[in-house]
Amino acid sequence: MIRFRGVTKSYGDTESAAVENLSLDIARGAITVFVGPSGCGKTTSLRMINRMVEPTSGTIHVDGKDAAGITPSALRRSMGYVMQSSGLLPHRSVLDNIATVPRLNGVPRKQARERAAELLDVVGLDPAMGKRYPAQLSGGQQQRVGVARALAADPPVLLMDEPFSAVDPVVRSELQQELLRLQRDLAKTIVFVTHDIDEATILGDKVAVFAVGGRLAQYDSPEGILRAPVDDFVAGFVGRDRGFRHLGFQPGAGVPVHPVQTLDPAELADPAVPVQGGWALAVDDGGRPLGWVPASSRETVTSPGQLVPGGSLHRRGESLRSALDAALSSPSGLGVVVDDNGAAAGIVRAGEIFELIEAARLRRGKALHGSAV
Ligand SMILES: Nc1ncnc2c1ncn2[C@@H]1O[C@H](COP(=O)(O)OP(=O)(O)OP(=O)(O)O)[C@@H](O)[C@H]1O
Repeated sequence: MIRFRGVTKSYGDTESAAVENLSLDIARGAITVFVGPSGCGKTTSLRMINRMVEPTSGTIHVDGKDAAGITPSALRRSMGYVMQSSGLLPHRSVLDNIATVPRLNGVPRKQARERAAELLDVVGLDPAMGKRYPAQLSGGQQQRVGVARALAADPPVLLMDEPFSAVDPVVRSELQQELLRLQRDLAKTIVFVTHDIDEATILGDKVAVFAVGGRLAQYDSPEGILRAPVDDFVAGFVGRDRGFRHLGFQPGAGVPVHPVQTLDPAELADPAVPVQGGWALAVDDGGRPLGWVPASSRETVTSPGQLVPGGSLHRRGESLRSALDAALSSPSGLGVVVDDNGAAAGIVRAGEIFELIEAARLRRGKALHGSAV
């Protein structure tokens, strides 16, 4: 556990503090995200944890010990640090970059390199990449190496400062999912800085929203922040579609899944096979969705290249947000549900999802106010 109590940081000549009277408990083994607009003190708060920045006043305790009484080098050995630019040393191979801290801690070279190769695998990189130099990797690969390097000494705490902000949205989403997967196995205490509220709610067990002037505006679960922002600043920062994003925390298990007519490649190729409702779903030999065949153009649509492209897919077990998005993004209005193998398992309808959302809202209203509102 990392405990901030009344922590203020002023950088000398500036009038207002970078961080103002911050009190916050960061749980062990969880991901805590610091989020907020530029300049609101997120990085400063993060860096005070490992004494890269010293507080002007207040205390930070790490596992019950005052950080001010622990030498910065000892603190940093117990905390991996990942930053936006991966911070890799350009003239060292990937393996040697990852092995840097263990080598400083006295681990023999061979052993440190072996461990580094294992870590490449842990962060989803081909161990053959170990021989490359950082400039020979993509931005996303460099960030993965940065994470591997931070994990190399197996520190209980990981400090991550906008680690995924320099990569494109697709790679960023992959890295986020990878971090969540890693965390399920590693259960580190992770403090993660971002200015992206979506990233914060995807990754965080708890989210600390900072306001300009280094003030902690709200500290809550992602769901709590989306459902009940404490003030106009947080509501504005969380964004206008927070109602929709909040659905990401509601399980989709109760959504009725209906059967859908599917056409395998042989059936698709045969125009004599009719489309029974308004639409049929073309699937590959493994049952995975390829696109839609409208009844109105059944005669002419006989190959995958002619299909009407489908919407997003709702994997069984995902949230109401994913179910609703599947239905709304589907040209047929039918949201395709897939099983763990990616095979079509049926469809969901937006109207029925709305009914569930409404029922949940009424239940919540009753629980909170004693009557439906
Ligand atoms: N070394 C420094 N010297 C003087 N002022 C600083 C220093 N580092 C940060 N500041 C100021 O402190 C405030 C908080 O900065 P900080 O980097 O912690 O914010 P941030 O929320 O992480 O911002 P960003 O999202 O832009 O990285 C800003 O006004 C910044 O200009």
